[in-house]
Parts: sequence; C-alpha cells; structure tokens
Amino acid sequence: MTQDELKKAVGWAALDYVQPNTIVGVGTGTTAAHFIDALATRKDEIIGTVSSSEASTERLKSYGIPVFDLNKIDSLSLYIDGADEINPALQMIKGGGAALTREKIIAAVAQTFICIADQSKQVDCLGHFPLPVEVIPMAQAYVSRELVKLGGRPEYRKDIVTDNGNIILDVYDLLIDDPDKLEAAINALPGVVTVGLFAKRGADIALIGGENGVKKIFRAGYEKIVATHK
Ligand SMILES: O=C[C@H](O)[C@H](O)[C@H](O)COP(=O)(O)O
Repeated sequence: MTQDELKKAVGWAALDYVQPNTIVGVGTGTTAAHFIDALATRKDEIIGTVSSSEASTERLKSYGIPVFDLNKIDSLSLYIDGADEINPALQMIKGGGAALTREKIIAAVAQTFICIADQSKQVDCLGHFPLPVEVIPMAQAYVSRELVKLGGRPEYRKDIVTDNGNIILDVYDLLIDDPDKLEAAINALPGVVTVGLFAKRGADIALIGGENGVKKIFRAGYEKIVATHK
C-alpha cells in the first residue's frame, strides 16, 4: 500500500468514533483531509465541526458540513488530527502544515484526541522531524538565538504565513529526551506563539495505518472508548 492509502485507511477508521448529534474537532493535513472525506458521508448525523485551519474549513464547507466558531462551543468531545511524529507515550510533533497553534487550542478543549497516522510517523524518540515553532515576525531573530541555546538549528520556513499571520521556524538537530520540559521551555520564550510539540497534551488514542491494517494504541484509561459506529 502507498503512504496515502495508509492515511486514507486511518482517516476512514476514525469515522467509527464519531457519535451522532455531536460537534467534531477536525485537524489539518493530508490524513485529516481523508477524515473529512469520510465525515462527509455522515454529515447529516452530526451537528457540525470546529476546524483547525482555513484549509480544513474550506474542505468541510465544500461538503456542506457546518463549521462553528470555537468560542461558541462549551465543550468538545472529540478531536481527530494527524501528526508528523508520534512516540509510544502518544506525544507528538505537529505543524508540518503550519496549523500547530489552532490544532493545539482545539486539542486542549477536546475531551478525547484521536491521532490518525500512517506507520512512518511512529518513532521511539521525537525529533527526527524538524520541530515547527510559530513565532511573531518581530521575534524571529531573538527566538532563533534562544533555540540555538536550547541545542537546535532553527530554519525560517520560506513563503509561509500561518493562518494567524505569523512565521514558522523549523528546528533541526534537537534530541528531545524530555518532551514536556522542552515544550515548556520553548513556549516560555517571548515571541513564541506555540511550539509544535504536543507533550503535555498528547493524543489519547492513536490509529496507526500499516500493511496489516489499522493498529489502535490507547493512553491508559482510554481503552473504554470504543468505535461504536459501523
Ligand atoms: O500543521 C499540520 C498538522 O500538524 C498535520 O496534522 C501534520 O503535519 C501531519 O500532516 P499529514 O497528515 O499531511 O502528514
């Protein structure tokens, strides 16, 4: 199977976790796009969605799926999104598509975060994928110097302005042996909007697509959440 076929398999597998009469949090990227395609087949059962990017909002709306303002939502039971890397503790690097900040906000609101990814995203230790950091433009040089002090090699991502009007620094050569500590350290730098390290709030369930089908990995306590729709 191609990587895109594996992404499609997990995007459609996630559909079984969607409950009728709920609002669904929708992520960004090529894997999340497959989930949106799947969700469109059940659009009349759900109330609507909240979206983590303009790109996903556009795709959702192209199917006639309502997209709500997160500020109008009291609670969110489910968020489904991809990842660039995921470790055995279900901590992730995200932001390859520059949507990390809105993704992190929705992940924080959601009761359950299901990560959908093909098997190439599974790693023992995070950091092979360059770590995206969303930065306010005037802080680019300062934040870059601080990221070097933290052991990384930041590179400005050319031709990208985030949905929030900011820039992305991709940080290479980081050995992320303590994801919680690094997430807190980078988020504390003035000028940083968000780091794409999802350590404190990782995924609760991972659906990993491989040659032998979709493997499910649960954070302790989340095994009780089962796919109910068939
Ligand atoms: O900013 C983008 C997101 O974090 C994506 O979920 C991540 O980059 C994975 O994307 P894809 O599903 O295209 O591999």
